[in-house]
Amino acid sequence: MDISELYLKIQSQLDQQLPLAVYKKPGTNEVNCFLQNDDYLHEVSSYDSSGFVFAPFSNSEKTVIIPDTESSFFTSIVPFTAKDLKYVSKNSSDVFVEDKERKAHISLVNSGIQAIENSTFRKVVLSRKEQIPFSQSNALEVFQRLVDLYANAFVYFWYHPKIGMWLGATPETLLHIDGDNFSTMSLAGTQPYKGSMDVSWEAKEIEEQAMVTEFVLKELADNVNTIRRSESYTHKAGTLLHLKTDITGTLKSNPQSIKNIIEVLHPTPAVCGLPKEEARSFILENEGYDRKYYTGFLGELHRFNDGRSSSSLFVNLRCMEICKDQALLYVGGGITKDSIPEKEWEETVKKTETMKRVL
Ligand SMILES: C=C(O[C@@H]1C=C(C(=O)O)C=C[C@H]1O)C(=O)O
Repeated sequence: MDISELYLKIQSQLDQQLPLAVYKKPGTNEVNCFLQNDDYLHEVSSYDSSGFVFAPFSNSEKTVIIPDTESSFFTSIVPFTAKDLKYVSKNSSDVFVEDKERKAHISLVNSGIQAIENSTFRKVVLSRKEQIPFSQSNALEVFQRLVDLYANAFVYFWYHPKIGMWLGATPETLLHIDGDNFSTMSLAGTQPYKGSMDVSWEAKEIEEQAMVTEFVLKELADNVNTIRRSESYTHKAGTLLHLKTDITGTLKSNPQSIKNIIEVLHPTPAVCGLPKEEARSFILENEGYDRKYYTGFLGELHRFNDGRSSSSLFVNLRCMEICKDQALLYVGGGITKDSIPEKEWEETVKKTETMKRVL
């Protein structure tokens, strides 16, 4: 199907207020979409169906699926634009953000550092949300701009009339499964891209990323036959750089394993902390707002008749919730004993740029 025809179908789905998930996987130029036939809210618990899953950070919200049996699936090719985002020398101080938000985030980071010093946990990912005036009717255009700008990201537009509207361009894979083969990644540590990939990383970033790798390797051990990890390397995500390690292997053959693996991995210390439960409690008690689907996960789930699965799930980062007349941008960063609160604030401001560029 022609891409303009696909966008017309999506617009008509939106006009009828029916659920949809439109997405482009990293490094491809294929836009896929599920358009649900009615507005029923399908929840997932066992991951034994097929469709597009949208899951929250914590169980305060519902895990929703647009089932393939209840929807039409379309795909189309967009021309490769190969736009490489140039370094824009914009100081974060140029971006207007309320001083109140800055103070609140710095105070949150300070309490995170304090809890680490008291040995409550080793790492916690602390976040905030920022409001930008925006008209919901422009959401599909924003998706098209995200597709144009972020070739290496998982770019998506998700809508359910009973839940809301979300858009994002995430650099982070939660889990790919194809039969017995799986892959995931450990992604953490952030610095602005200034035109070169040849950068050095400080001990704080090396340590916080190593914690994620260590967690993934340890937690997956019981579910895998083999597991391998790459060296960590610098990965570009829009105007930011992260440290990344690829983790691949084979799963033990067990039809239930996708559920086990999701439960083991989500939320990883890349978006929650280490140890997981202590960090999660701190986040829920201290962040002072509901993350909803930010730092949850989303993507395709295919379950075959023989119980085997193939799925591509991504962590919901660099995302925003679209309300009637505003966009809510969600951003955070990993806190360790070496964090400097002012720098952590700046990092969240830089992360908002991924979205601000397309609004
Ligand atoms: C939490 C976010 O990103 C995560 C945290 C990172 C960090 O602490 O450096 C880097 C990449 C992501 O794993 C976010 O983008 O909101």
